[in-house]
Amino acid sequence: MIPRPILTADQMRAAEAKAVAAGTPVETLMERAGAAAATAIRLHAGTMPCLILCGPGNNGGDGYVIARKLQEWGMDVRVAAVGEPQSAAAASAKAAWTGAVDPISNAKHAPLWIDALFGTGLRRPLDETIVGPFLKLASEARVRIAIDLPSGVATDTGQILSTVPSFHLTITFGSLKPSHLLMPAAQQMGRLVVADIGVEALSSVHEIGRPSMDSPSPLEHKYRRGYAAILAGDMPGAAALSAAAALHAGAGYVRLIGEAAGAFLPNAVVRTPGDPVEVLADPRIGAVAVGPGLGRGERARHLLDAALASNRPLVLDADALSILAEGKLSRLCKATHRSILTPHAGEYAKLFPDHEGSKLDQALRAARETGCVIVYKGADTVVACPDGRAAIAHAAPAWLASAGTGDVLTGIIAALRSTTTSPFGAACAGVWLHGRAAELAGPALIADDLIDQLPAAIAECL
Ligand SMILES: NC(=O)C1=CN([C@@H]2O[C@H](COP(=O)(O)OP(=O)(O)OC[C@H]3O[C@@H](n4cnc5c(N)ncnc54)[C@H](O)[C@@H]3O)[C@@H](O)[C@H]2O)[C@@H](O)CC1
Ligand SMILES: [K+]
Repeated sequence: MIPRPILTADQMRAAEAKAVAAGTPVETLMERAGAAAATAIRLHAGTMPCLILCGPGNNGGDGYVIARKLQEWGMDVRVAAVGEPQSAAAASAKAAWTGAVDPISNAKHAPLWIDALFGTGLRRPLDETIVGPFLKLASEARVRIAIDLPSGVATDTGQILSTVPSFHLTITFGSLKPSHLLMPAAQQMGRLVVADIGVEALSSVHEIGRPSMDSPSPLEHKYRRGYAAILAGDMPGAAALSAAAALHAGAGYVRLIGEAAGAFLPNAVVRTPGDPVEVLADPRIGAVAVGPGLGRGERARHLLDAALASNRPLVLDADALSILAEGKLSRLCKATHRSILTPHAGEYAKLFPDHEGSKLDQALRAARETGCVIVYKGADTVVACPDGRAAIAHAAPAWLASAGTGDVLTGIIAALRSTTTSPFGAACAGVWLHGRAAELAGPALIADDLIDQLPAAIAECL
């Protein structure tokens, strides 16, 4: 699957301007957007009576086109508006709508409710006079569909500027926008449809889609299939989860270095008690994971130092991040291989206390500053690379918020990193496999269940 691009409001406007400069008038783009949305609405919701709320900008213009299309198809359509059209394209879309237009304060509810008030041009929270009827009409509808974005959502940051109801479907144009995937806005979107309107959407930011993976060739041997070393510290159960996950994520050889909780460890994991320095000198090691259950004492620091000195590709998580946050982050910039850092929000705040802005902007900044691939975890995990590429995951099941699931992700990414020269690709693929394993594991999952589901998740990628 080719991951779809994500464009900010400004980037989308620039792409639209380019299409217009190349000879496609805005009116044509709006006509395409409205027609595509009308088709998606009918496919999703059928032909029930509908109310379309139209705003003053081109999002409202799309709404008038949708109204005309649905009416042409015989549907019972009503339109209510906030203000008069402010652009020529929206004005001509309104002029082509032959039905009545009520003020929003007078609008009568309908079972199908379509929000074409504001899209990428929203500048501030909706006025109180609009929010009241907007939410009331939403609550009275059976199906709620947003055009481009739910009104009240900031396009680029995932912020909700004023109260937004939850939608069943969001139909966007040309490309995804950051808020379709960034929380908290993302959870209001419902299903996402991206309609092609003939605007070329190019971006260095993409959604995280299903990766394409290869079965091992008959000529491979276990070391070439990926040799991942996991360092175990004070809480060996966490490192054991990483090690088992690395094996089930396809590594050919996994060595757990340090004392480990044997009871829950697959026999296939090679256990090496004692000091890691000598073992890590093995040039066959493709990736070293350190952090899960590491602790923060003297031994933990020694293990982390050994990992940093090993000059192997690193995956750094949990306690390793907390130790690095004590002013040691610059050590990573000197590493031969690009390291992967996997902080959750708490660890991120310790590592980068002065970062502000959207999660996407922050992760990109962290990647630039450290020279590392950043996996900024959460319901809306963002992966960012120092070269400016980034990717955002679709919301993973909230059941993932439980002990040990991060340790599993670290092991998966270490396994994938051990066979590739692309830490960014390994991180994105790892995040996808982790989320998919959670879906397959179902409600009330525990971290160990994810490991059991990894082979099935991988099977979908072959
Ligand atoms: N990007 C593209 O290629 C295309 C975009 N189209 C549509 O155009 C939309 C963007 O159009 P616009 O830039 O006109 O933006 P919007 O339609 O989102 O709204 C902008 C208008 O709303 C006003 N406004 C902003 N925030 C407000 C608030 N809180 N309360 C009251 N008024 C407010 C602004 O002053 C402006 O008049 C997209 O979301 C999409 O739906 C489509 O028409 C087709 C092509
Ligand atoms: K909208």
